Amino acid sequence: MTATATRVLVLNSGSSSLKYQLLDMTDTQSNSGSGAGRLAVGLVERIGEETSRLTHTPLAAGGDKRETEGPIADHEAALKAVGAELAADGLGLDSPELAAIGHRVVHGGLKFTEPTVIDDAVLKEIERLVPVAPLHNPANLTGIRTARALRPDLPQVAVFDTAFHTTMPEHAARYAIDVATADAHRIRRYGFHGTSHAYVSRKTAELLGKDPAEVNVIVLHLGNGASASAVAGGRCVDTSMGLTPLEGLVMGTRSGDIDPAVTFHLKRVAGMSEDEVDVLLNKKSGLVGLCGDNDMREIRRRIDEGDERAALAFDIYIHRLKKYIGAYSAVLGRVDAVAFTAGVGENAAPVREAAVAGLEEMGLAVDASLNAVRSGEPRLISPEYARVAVAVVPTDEELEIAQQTYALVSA
Ligand SMILES: Nc1ncnc2c1ncn2[C@@H]1O[C@H](COP(=O)(O)OP(=O)(O)O)[C@@H](O)[C@H]1O
Ligand SMILES: CC(=O)OP(=O)(O)O
Ligand SMILES: [Mg+2]
Repeated sequence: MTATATRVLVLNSGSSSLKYQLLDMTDTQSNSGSGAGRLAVGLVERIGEETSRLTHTPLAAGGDKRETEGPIADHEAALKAVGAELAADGLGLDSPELAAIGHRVVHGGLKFTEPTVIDDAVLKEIERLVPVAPLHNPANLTGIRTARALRPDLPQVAVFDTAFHTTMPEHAARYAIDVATADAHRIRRYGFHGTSHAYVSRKTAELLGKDPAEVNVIVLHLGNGASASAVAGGRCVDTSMGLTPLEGLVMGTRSGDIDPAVTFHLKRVAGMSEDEVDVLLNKKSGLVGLCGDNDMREIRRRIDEGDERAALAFDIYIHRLKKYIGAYSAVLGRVDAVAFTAGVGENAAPVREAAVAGLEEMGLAVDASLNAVRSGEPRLISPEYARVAVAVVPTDEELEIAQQTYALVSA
């Protein structure tokens, strides 16, 4: 790495999307506090469909948001299109200022507890884990392979969703199944969204003016995928996702917790194949399965129009969320804060209000006017008298990945 190479490109590849940011890790001007300046941000949506859309904002060039619509076949094509957008602003992937490319990798198993420079052996291990993150690891792999082919000279760093959860105690990480079988097949609870849970729990402590080591936080990461975690003194002690990102909360398209016997029943009685059950639980369940929509904005709009299916889907979503708040309060013993984050958590005031409603005896309450404030900043939404702080803390997985990547390659 040369002394002038201070930029990191972060790629967050989802099953049908690619989020990216180009950051300058030494620019303290444009992004106060974080020590990194955003040069460009963007998103490719609906990859693999006819109606793909690339939204690119070249912040460094002071440019406006640009939107391009049209089919983008796969993650390789998506990354090449992103490269072309960056190049149009003089920020191309061939830039000597680029120090590294940081990749979000969803499943790292037990091997990867730290950010890791990617070589052939690391790629192989990420590939081995595809069966336990079938929606995510393949997209992550395509992102890595394409980026490597474009810049073989650059360090490519993997930052794993599972890493933050490796501190979970055995009694939280193990399923109550036969130990020999579990060990032979590495079946245990790994947890995901760890980069977000780590970042948000730290930011929540900051918001309270306390050292993370002193604070117990329940983090509710509610995006399309959703998970809760119990963080005690900066360490994860429990989280709602398990062997795969299917367990736990009700999500946009995933069922979350379910009696495993439902899967036997679907196969034996409903005659479904293994793959059909997989698709049902991962892609046709959760909010979309319950009411046909997975976007919380649309669900709220339908509820406002009196739609009963949407209202029931919302109630099921909230009921599960409440159960996890209760469970993690018990796990932590003392809760200092509950932090809402990701697309739903940051934007959907009715979700925050409903999740906390009726929990006054547990010290939890939301102030209606504070909850209605729209802001990109971390903020408290609980009334002064409440024993537990309730907060909205925007996540920033890309910044966290960039910082971990840069720390590794500039060490
Ligand atoms: N203004 C909003 N009000 C309510 N929900 C929102 C709003 N904006 C986004 N969302 C929700 O956030 C979800 C996307 O969250 P995000 O964290 O970006 O998910 P992912 O990273 O899994 O793609 C959308 O599906 C939608 O349900
Ligand atoms: C792990 C996971 O569910 O990620 P996402 O929310 O990006 O789908
Ligand atoms: Mg996400």
